[in-house]
Amino acid sequence: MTRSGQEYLEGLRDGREIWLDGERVKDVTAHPGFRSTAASFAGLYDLADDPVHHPVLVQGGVRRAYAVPRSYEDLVARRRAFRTTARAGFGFLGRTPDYMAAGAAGFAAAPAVFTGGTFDGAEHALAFHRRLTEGDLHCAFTLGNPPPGHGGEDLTLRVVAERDGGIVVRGAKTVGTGAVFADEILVGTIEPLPADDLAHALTFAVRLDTPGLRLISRTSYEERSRSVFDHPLSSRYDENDAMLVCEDVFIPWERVLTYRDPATTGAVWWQTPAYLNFVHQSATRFWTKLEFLTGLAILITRSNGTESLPPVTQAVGRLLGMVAQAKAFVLAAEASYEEVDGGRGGVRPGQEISFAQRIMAGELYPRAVQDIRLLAGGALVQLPASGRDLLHPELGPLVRRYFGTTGHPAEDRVKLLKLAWDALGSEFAGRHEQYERLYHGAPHVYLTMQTRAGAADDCEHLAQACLDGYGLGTTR
Ligand SMILES: Cc1cc2nc3c(=O)[nH]c(=O)nc-3n(C[C@H](O)[C@H](O)[C@H](O)COP(=O)(O)OP(=O)(O)OC[C@H]3O[C@@H](n4cnc5c(N)ncnc54)[C@H](O)[C@@H]3O)c2cc1C
Repeated sequence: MTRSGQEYLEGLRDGREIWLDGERVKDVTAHPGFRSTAASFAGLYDLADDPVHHPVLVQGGVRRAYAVPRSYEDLVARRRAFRTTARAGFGFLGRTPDYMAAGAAGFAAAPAVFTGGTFDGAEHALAFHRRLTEGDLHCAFTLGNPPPGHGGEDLTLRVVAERDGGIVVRGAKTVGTGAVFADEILVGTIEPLPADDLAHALTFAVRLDTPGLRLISRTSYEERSRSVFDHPLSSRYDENDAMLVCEDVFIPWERVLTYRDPATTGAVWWQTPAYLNFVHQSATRFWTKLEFLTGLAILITRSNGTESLPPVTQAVGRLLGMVAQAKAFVLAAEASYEEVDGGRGGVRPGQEISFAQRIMAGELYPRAVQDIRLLAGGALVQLPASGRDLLHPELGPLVRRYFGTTGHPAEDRVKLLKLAWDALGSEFAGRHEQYERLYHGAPHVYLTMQTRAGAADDCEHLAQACLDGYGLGTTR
């Protein structure tokens, strides 16, 4: 069963403890810092009832993103579902429900990975996937750790006690993108842990209304936005990032997926297809976002009257080349699919290409933003303070006269440039650049990983073959 947007919103009204700007938020669906974005997430749920999107998003009564792909065709079908969702937020909603849906499907494809030496979480991992699928739930995740606190205090979430029926955890995890809009959070650790670090080595899924669990939200760009006209993206697609703080939170055993086992806690990301499934969703969204930004660039150059200048057409050509690169990574990861667990766990997108996508996207995004800002020029900032200027009886006619260009009335042009500034230059835009560069992990981590996932041996052998083909005495 898929949920409606209304059912999803009702689920968020569960008494969860969210803090924003010195205030405890009573209801994320009504608070000015969150309500429009909550409505955007609800809109994603409603897409499943749209007769055009239903066959793309839903299969056998459940959302396709939760399904374990069994073939190349399944991967393609899942990507089409990801695309539909990504387009609804123009690529600016990164943590849509399909993200963790695909991750959970990765767990379900290889549950044996959860069977560690001291704890067997295989059934719990399968139950987690079942619960998300059957409830059509939205699950965020926090895998990062805060730096040590004052005097080196360990602030990272850890187990502090075992009780009848479960464990008690205390500490913080970062960065909970979309967590305030989720039904559950999956808490784990993706970076390698020392073999003797048992307290931090755990993975569990927790409901947002669990006593003692708090989310401390960053600034809400939605709340700061003036109107949809002035801030069309940040007013509606501010997915939020929050720190998860748990003060003696009880987690029942059935929600614990790994426990006091550093090797298994890391393995669930790398030895199941969970992480590669994440990349499949995010690479599809990235491609969509670049399409959107490139579309903006084309419209801006037309509105500025620069579209036929050779350097401008070449710059647009470079952007279109970036879109094609982003698309190529998705298609190539699908085409290089690999079997999971000898085919028993279906298939996953190819690892080498998926890992490389993280390098490409992190480097391409800031370049694309910079190129489009240059194309837009000063027009991007030389804008009336708000749409109210256009509506003012005295000022409106002046603004309409001085801010329009041939074929581009002031209202259309201001609207376009305000959208562009929100996407490329606002605080919301700055957060997006940080997101695209880091949400996959820090460069020193994924670049090192590529040395193992990449074709290092093939590259080396080819160079060596050339060297082996001649010597001091070789004449041709
Ligand atoms: C907008 C945004 C949203 C995010 N959403 C999520 C989310 O929903 N869930 C989640 O789990 N995580 C999320 N992340 C976290 C993300 O995965 C981490 O930011 C990333 O893994 C880097 O970890 P860190 O922030 O702890 O950086 P740090 O480890 O503190 O590193 C910061 C920088 O220091 C340098 N550095 C640190 N250590 C080394 C080293 N050993 N060698 C070389 N250089 C080093 C690098 O320049 C690195 O970029 C998000 C991040 C951002 C920015």
